[in-house]
Amino acid sequence: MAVATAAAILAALGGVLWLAARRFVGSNVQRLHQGGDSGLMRGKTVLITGANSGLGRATAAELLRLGARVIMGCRDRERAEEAAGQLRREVCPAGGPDSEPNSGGAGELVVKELDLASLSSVRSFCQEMLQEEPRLDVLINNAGVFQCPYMKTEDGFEMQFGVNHLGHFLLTNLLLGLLKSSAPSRIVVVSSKLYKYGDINFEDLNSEQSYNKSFCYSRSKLANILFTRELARRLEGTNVTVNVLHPGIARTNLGRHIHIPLLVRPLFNLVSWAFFKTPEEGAQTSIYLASSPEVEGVSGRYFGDWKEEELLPKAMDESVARKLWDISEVMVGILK
Ligand SMILES: NC(=O)C1=CN([C@@H]2O[C@H](COP(=O)(O)OP(=O)(O)OC[C@H]3O[C@@H](n4cnc5c(N)ncnc54)[C@H](OP(=O)(O)O)[C@@H]3O)[C@@H](O)[C@H]2O)C=CC1
Ligand SMILES: CC1=C(/C=C/C(C)=C/C=C/C(C)=C/C=O)C(C)(C)CCC1
Repeated sequence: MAVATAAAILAALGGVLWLAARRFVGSNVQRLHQGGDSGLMRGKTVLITGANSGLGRATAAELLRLGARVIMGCRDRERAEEAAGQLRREVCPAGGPDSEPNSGGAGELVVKELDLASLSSVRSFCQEMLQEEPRLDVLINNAGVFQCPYMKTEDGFEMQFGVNHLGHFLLTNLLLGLLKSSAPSRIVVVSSKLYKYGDINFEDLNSEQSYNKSFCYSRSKLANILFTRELARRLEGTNVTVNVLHPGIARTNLGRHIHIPLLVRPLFNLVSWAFFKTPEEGAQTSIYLASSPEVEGVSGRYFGDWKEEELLPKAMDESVARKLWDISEVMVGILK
């Protein structure tokens, strides 16, 4: 009995050590900017949606470090101010909690309220942006909802399609003038490899006939890609580029709607800790597309781990992309 218990303890310890080794030694994702590029983004204004958590927060930290003025577009001011305070302390540890992190060459952080599940919030946010910001060099459409139960946005859209696609669609359209007048400028769209399991079923975009949370997430991420490709076509010759990426699987708050029984939660935590990317690793392709001189002038492409990747034909279908654009214009009320 004692031997069996000892063997079980040893096996468990061995497993934990193996996972830890894999986490610390096995990570093959390097950081794009290893400290030599500070100031690369100085003078540039970057807007990141959903910057208080996960990949958005990690993207904000790095672009702040590189000298950018980072606007955090977040739905909850309290959560956003808390994240901003932490970021200021992380990026400029010498400064006090209320100081701006500019002493070490870092940029500045600004919090603005933006709820992508409300078209009126998107409109007021953009009005404030146009009044207060003389330029916008990079827009990062990062915020997202993953596999939530059936819910509707303030305007009656299915939540995942409404936030991940339509909210960002309106936001981008209302900020296009500012992006054009700040050119060369960039738009970065955070999608997911899971787009592969989605389809744009134009007959039921609000999933009123049937709702499958995985399918709806995938559809919203396919919409992100079709939107990027159609926008790239419309922006030809303007010096405003738009590219889309998948970050890989990263350990963030995205899985908040996945129900895991309390007893097995530690196991899931361990597995995600061992095998998922950290938010910093997951953010590297967003940072790359937002800041690297390598992608200057590149538009309409799909990236993962800093490299261009191929898309399935359904994500390159120009007629579906145009139809989605036209319907989205009607849904958000910007049809001229
Ligand atoms: N993590 C991963 O493995 C993967 C992530 N992605 C994509 O990466 C992006 C970032 O997600 P990630 O960092 O992982 O997840 P998090 O849940 O950590 O971050 C999502 C962010 O989006 C914000 N958000 C959600 N709803 C709204 C809304 N209505 N208005 C404004 N902001 C909103 C959240 O705000 P709040 O904190 O207030 O809820 C949060 O700041 C998403 O687009 C996601 O689809 C793609 C593939 C894999
Ligand atoms: C991190 C984490 C979880 C898992 C999250 C997952 C699995 C997210 C997957 C996101 C994907 C694949 C998005 C693609 O676009 C749990 C198990 C909920 C709880 C423990 C912490």
